[in-house]
Amino acid sequence: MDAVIAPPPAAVEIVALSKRYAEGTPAAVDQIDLRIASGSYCCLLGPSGCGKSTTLRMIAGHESVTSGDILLDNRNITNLPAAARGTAMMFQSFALFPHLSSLDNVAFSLKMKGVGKAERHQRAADLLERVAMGHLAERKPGELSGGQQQRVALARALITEPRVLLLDEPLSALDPFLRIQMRAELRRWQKELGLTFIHVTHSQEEAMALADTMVVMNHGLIEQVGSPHTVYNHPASEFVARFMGGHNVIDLPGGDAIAVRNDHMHITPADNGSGSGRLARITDVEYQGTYVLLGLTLTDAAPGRGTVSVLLGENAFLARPYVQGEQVLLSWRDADARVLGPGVLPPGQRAMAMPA
Ligand SMILES: Nc1ncnc2c1ncn2[C@@H]1O[C@H](COP(=O)(O)OP(=O)(O)OP(=O)(O)O)[C@@H](O)[C@H]1O
Repeated sequence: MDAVIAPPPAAVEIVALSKRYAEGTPAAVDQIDLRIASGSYCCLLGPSGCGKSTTLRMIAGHESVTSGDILLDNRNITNLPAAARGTAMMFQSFALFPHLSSLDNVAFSLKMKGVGKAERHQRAADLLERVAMGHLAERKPGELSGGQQQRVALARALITEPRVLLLDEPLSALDPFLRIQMRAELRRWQKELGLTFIHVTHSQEEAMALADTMVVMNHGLIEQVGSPHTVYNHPASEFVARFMGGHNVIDLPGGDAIAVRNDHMHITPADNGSGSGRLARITDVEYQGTYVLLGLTLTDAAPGRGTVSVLLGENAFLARPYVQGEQVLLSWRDADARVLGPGVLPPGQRAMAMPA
């Protein structure tokens, strides 16, 4: 392994990085700061248009930077050409050349660098072996499954001996079953190779399964950075709580909003005259196998703010089946309620929001 991947992983630092595609349009990435630890798996996550791919492309050198800096182990790479950065990119559709064999696809960038045929084929064959594709080295991409194409794409990215591997939605071209399988492989490869991976995805589930560090983006800004456990259990803002899913956002009488996981909600029938809690009416009952998901509307919530859900274990539901239209009381432990912050402000508004 060490014979194939020699360079140590690198830390990536992003300082006040911005991208504005055209004058007068909102910034696609707006003065973001981020430090990604060397050898870690980082997922950039967020809804469509939040700026995650733009950020990745700027790190790769495929997109110019409007302002700010990108550092790889303290070396400023902001204005270096892509090939001189120590990064390599693996694309969504793998971008393999259809007319070339797997071996030639992997060896391609060495050919461009003028490396002789015997050496480049040897190095490409070693890497294909590494990703368990040695026996299919002569096949063209069209003769390979999606998962096999992904392994060839990985080998092709690794042949330049990058210190940071950049992955742009690498699993989105795969069917759901294969996606979960290849997700586990990506994680294993990252650990084995010991490289820094920066992976863009719009899937919370994918990011939680893969990341050491999740970076949740919204409108060109970073809303929250943390481990999957931290981000899921301590969402910083309403945006993060809603985007991560599995949470209810509930307005409290004092004006605060809290997030409570839907499996941490307590539900009791409203008609037995004893319990306490917020009155709600059941709108949906969805059987999911291990769980039953109840959809509800809080009776006293402001318009558009009353939708909540409760995830009940199958046994708990069978012990007391709830039905659509039923009135219930909802409650939660204080320890399970996370007070939500206002979310991150655009840089231009931050100074104005500072207390005098
Ligand atoms: N080449 C471009 N020219 C002009 N605007 C662009 C260009 N590429 C992206 N944008 C805009 O920049 C913003 C961020 O786009 P970006 O592709 O980085 O988002 P994303 O989070 O990766 O979205 P997706 O998941 O849909 O790929 C969007 O508003 C998008 O329309």
